[in-house]
Amino acid sequence: MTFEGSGSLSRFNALSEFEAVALLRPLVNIPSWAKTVSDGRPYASVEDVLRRAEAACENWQPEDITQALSAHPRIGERASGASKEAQLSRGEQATLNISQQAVIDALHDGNLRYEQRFGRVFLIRAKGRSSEEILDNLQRRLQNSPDAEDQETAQQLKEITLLRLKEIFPL
Ligand SMILES: NC(=O)NC1=NC(=O)NC1=O
Repeated sequence: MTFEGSGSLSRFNALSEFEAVALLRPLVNIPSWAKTVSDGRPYASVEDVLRRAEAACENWQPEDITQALSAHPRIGERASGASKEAQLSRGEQATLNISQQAVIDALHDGNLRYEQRFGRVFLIRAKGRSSEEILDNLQRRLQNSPDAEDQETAQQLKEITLLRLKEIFPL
């Protein structure tokens, strides 16, 4: 559900807590984040929603990130299933248009190497990035220390989440 036009904020403010959390939960699989954003209502502006949402990302703990990653398919591999998260992932990755089999193979191999090294899926904000750029980031991040990679992963999850939120509230 997205809210078109100026009435979007008032309709969001008017939702029950249950409805607001249900709208926010598919954006990132961290329940406390959806609750924090819902609890901030009524908002005076969409900017206020985004500011609160961004601040709520700063509270994410490593276990939150691990839980959230379970909702993200490997980059370059089509998200299966009918869930809202899968639908969002498909949309974000649709722009990848990875036609070259070589890139698909390189992403697949890089994902596996990344998972062996860091023990979790490689997460990157796909929107606005070419598959080559994603591959470059994957190769670079494979050299990161665990701490540096934890920080980059959290930042990418935040970018994905806030992009998804903006899609609910066309600015
Ligand atoms: N493993 C991933 O990076 N997944 C994703 N990146 C996005 O931008 N959407 C995803 O589902």
